[in-house]
Amino acid sequence: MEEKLARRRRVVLVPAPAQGHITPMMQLAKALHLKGFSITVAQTKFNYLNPSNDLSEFQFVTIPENLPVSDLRNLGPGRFLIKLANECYVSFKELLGQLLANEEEEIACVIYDEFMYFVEVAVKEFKLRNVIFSTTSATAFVCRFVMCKLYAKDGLAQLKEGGGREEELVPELYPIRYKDLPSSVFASVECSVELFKNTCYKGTASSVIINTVSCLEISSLEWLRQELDIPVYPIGPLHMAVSAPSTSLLEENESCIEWLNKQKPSSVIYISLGSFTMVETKEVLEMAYGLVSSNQHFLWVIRPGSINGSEISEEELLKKMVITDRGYIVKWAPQKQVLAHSAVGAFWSHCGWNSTLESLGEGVPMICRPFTTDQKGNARYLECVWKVGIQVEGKLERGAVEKAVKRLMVDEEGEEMKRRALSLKEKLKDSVLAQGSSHNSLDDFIKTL
Ligand SMILES: O=c1ccn([C@@H]2O[C@H](COP(=O)(O)OP(=O)(O)O[C@H]3O[C@H](CO)[C@@H](O)[C@H](O)[C@H]3O)[C@@H](O)[C@H]2O)c(=O)[nH]1
Repeated sequence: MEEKLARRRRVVLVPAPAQGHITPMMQLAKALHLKGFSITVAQTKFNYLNPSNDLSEFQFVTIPENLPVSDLRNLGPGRFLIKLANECYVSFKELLGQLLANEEEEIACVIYDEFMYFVEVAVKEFKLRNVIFSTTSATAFVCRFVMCKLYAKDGLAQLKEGGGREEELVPELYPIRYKDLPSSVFASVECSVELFKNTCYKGTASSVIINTVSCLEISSLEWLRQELDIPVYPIGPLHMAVSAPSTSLLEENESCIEWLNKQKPSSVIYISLGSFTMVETKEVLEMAYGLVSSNQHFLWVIRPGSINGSEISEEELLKKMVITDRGYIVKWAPQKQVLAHSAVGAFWSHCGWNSTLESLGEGVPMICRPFTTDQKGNARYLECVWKVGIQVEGKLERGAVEKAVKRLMVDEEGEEMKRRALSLKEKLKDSVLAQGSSHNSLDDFIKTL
C-alpha cells in the first residue's frame, strides 16, 4: 500500500449540497488525506462550502450548472436533487475529463454522496472506481430500498391517507412502522420513491461506505450487504474518527459556551433542529411554554428563517419567549462543543443522523421530535432499540413538552437512559480506535484503492 500511496493518488469527493451531508464528507476527506491521498472536492454553487485556510490542502472545483438559486428553496430537497442530477450528468463528466487530463496524478476513486447519483453515470464512462457514501444510517438506506419495493407492489397503500395502517410495523423491519419510512414532508411519496430508486441503484459502484458503526446497526448492515452484493464499510462516527476543521455554513455563536460554563453539570437541555427543519410559530411557543414550566435550563438554536407563519421577526419572538433567565438562544451553535459540555444533560433534536451520532458520541440522551425522511427511523431506533431517547409524537403541546423534559432531566427513567447513553459512548469511542470495528473498516476500504 505504501508504494501505491507514494504515487500521490487523488480521491475526488462529491458531497450533496446540504450541511448535514457536507460535514461528514469533509470528515471523510480529512481521514483519506491523513492516509496520504490528495483530495478534490467537487461541489455546485448551492450551499457552497468556502474553503477556509484549514481546508487549503484540498482542491475545490465547481460543477457547472444553470439552475436558478431559488430552486433549492422552492422545490424542496427531493425535487431539487432530481433536477440537480438531470442538470449535472453531462457537466460532471466534462469536469471529470478535465481532472483526468492532469497526468501527474492518478484518480484512485470517486466517492459520491448517495444523493449525487449522477456521478456514477459519468464515472462509468471513464472506467474509474466509484464508491457510494451514505451520510444517513444503514437503517435509512434499508428503509429507502423497502419503500421502493413496497411502492412497486401496491403503491405503498399503508401510507395512503385515511387507511389507518401507518401505525403498523413494517414486516422484518422492527421497530420501523409504515409512518417511520423516510417519506418527506416536502414531496409526494411518488417523488421520494423516484429519488430513492436512484440512490439505491448501485450501478458500477465498487463499494458503499456508511457513516455508521457496526454495534449500532448490525442487522441493517447485513441486510444491505446481501441486497447490494458489494462490500459495505461502516466507518463512523466520522466526527470521532478524525479531527476535521469546522465546515459550518453558518457562523457559530461561541457565547453559548460561556453561558454553559456558568451552569451546573447535566442541568441544561440543548435544543437544535439541524440545518433545514422548519417549525410553525405555534409549535415554537408550545415548546417555549413547556420548557419554562419544566423548570429546566435550556440552550436553544433558532436558525434565522426557520419559523413558519411568524409575522414578527425571530428577534421579537425570541424576546417574547425568554421570560426567564433559564434560557439562552443562539442562531447557530458550535454543536459538537455544546454536546461535549458537562452542563448539557439532554438534547432535544430532530434526529438528523449527524446530530444523532454526535449525541451518542457524547453519551447525551435525547428527546426526539423528527421532522422528515430518515429522522423518523432514527428517532425510533433511539427510543426502541438503543433506548436512549424519548419520542414526542403527535401535535406538540406544552404539557407533552414539559413531561418529556422532566422524564429525561429529572426522573429515574432519565438516569437509566443516561447510563445507557454513556455505555454506548464508550462503544463508539472504541470503534474508532486502533483495532476498533470502524477503524478496521476504513483500513479495509483503503486497501481496495
Ligand atoms: O446550531 C447548530 C446546529 C447544527 N449544527 C451541525 O449541523 C449538522 C446537522 O446535521 P444533522 O443533524 O444530520 O441534520 P440536518 O442538517 O437536518 O441533516 C440532513 O442530513 C442528514 C445526513 O444525511 C440527515 O440525517 C437529515 O435528515 C437531513 O436533514 C450537525 O453536524 C450539527 O453539529 C451546528 O453545528 N450548529
